[in-house]
Order: sequence, then C-alpha cells, then structure tokens
Amino acid sequence: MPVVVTPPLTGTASVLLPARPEPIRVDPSSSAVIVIDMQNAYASPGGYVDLAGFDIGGAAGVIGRIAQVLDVARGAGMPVVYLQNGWDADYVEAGGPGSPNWHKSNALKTMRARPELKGQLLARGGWDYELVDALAPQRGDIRVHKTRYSAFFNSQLDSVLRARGVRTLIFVGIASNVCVESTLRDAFHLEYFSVMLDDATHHLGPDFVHQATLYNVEKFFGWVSTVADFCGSVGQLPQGDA
Ligand SMILES: NC(=O)N/C=C\C(=O)O
Repeated sequence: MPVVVTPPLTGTASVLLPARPEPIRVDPSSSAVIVIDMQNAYASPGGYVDLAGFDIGGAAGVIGRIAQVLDVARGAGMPVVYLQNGWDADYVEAGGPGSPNWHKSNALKTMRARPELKGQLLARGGWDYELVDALAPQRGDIRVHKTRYSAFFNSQLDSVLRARGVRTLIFVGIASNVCVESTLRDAFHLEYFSVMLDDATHHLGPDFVHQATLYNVEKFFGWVSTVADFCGSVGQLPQGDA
C-alpha cells in the first residue's frame, strides 16, 4: 500500500494531492498558497531580472498557471498569501556595505553599474516592486513584504500563517532556486509541510538550478507536485463564491 502523508489538522474536507516522493493530503482550512515575488521585477520585460541579464522567457507561462492555481485555491477557501520583495525608496532596508545583501543583490549591483536606474529597482512605491497586473490580489488575499530571499526572515509571514492555523504551504512563484527554495527551507525548520508546484515556478540561471531545487525539495524539505494535479484534486472540493 502506498504511503500517504497526512499533516496535522487535516480534516475530513481534504483531498489527496499527487506529489513526489509521495501523495500528501491537503485540507484547505489548514493550507495556504504562498505566491513568491510575482512582481514586475521578476516576471516582466524591463523589470529588474530582465535588466540584470537573466532569461525571463519562462515567466509568462508561469503567470498564467499561477492564475489557475489561485482561482482554484480561492474557490476552495484556501488563503492566498502574496510576498513582495524589496526595500524602502532610500534602500535603508537593503543594508549598506556591511550587509552581504549589498554585495550579492543583483538589483543593487545593476543599479551601481547603471546609475540611471538608481531608485527604480525593487523600491516600494515603484512599478518594479508591484505585482504583475495578471495576478492582482483579490478581496481576502494577504500581502506580506519581505526584504531578503527567505520570506520568513524579519517578516510577518509566520504570524500570519499561525494565526490562521496553517500547517501546509503550496509554493508558486519566482525564483524556484532563490526565494522559493530559501522560504521553503525555512518553512521546513518552522514545522510547515511544503509542496512546490514545479510548473508554477521559474528559476534564475541555467536550467540545472531548477532541477537541483526540485531534487532538494523532493528529497529533503517537502513535496513536488504540478498545477494540473493541484487543480484536479483541490478543484474537486466544494467551490465557494471566491
Ligand atoms: N525572488 C527571488 O527569488 N529573488 C532572487 C534574487 C533577487 O531578488 O535578487
């Protein structure tokens, strides 16, 4: 008989989500979709990662697939939590030369190399920081600001989830190998059950980094599933008017 993973607080209104390395039960009342950084910076032509020279060719497809996931999740009453990465307009939150972030952030490095972009990349209040239009939050969705790769670091995310009794996280967004993986690793250490939807994420860098993330998640930190399997299983739950 195949192993099935059942997280705590899984009630009777749950579905079995096909996943690797084993199927996992998902209950909308104790689960949330975590949308990582679907901002113009990461998914739109002319945004930060495009200007920094990364290939964003896969982002358009990911936007459409995330929209499907969010429709199904909202219909099943599952909270949707949007993360937005960035800093204040003066970049105080980014840290100065005493912070590794100042040295490693490709947004900060791009602005230092191209001073005409100063103040435009990942600054709260600007176009680059905003969520892509196609994924505009809907009533009841939650937005959480983050200043480093892991969405749990120095943010309200853990409190927001705990206050709602959430134990299972469904991960979508960009980039699979940076902020998705950093957040999912922290989620593991905070005792959350994490599922990454492979085709609702996109990576920064060569394709092998995405494969490495999938391996890490499946083998060490959580479970890997797909948009079709998520929509096919969670879509079977009674859908409300969301
Ligand atoms: N959202 C992300 O995965 N971000 C990765 C790099 C960056 O923000 O510079």
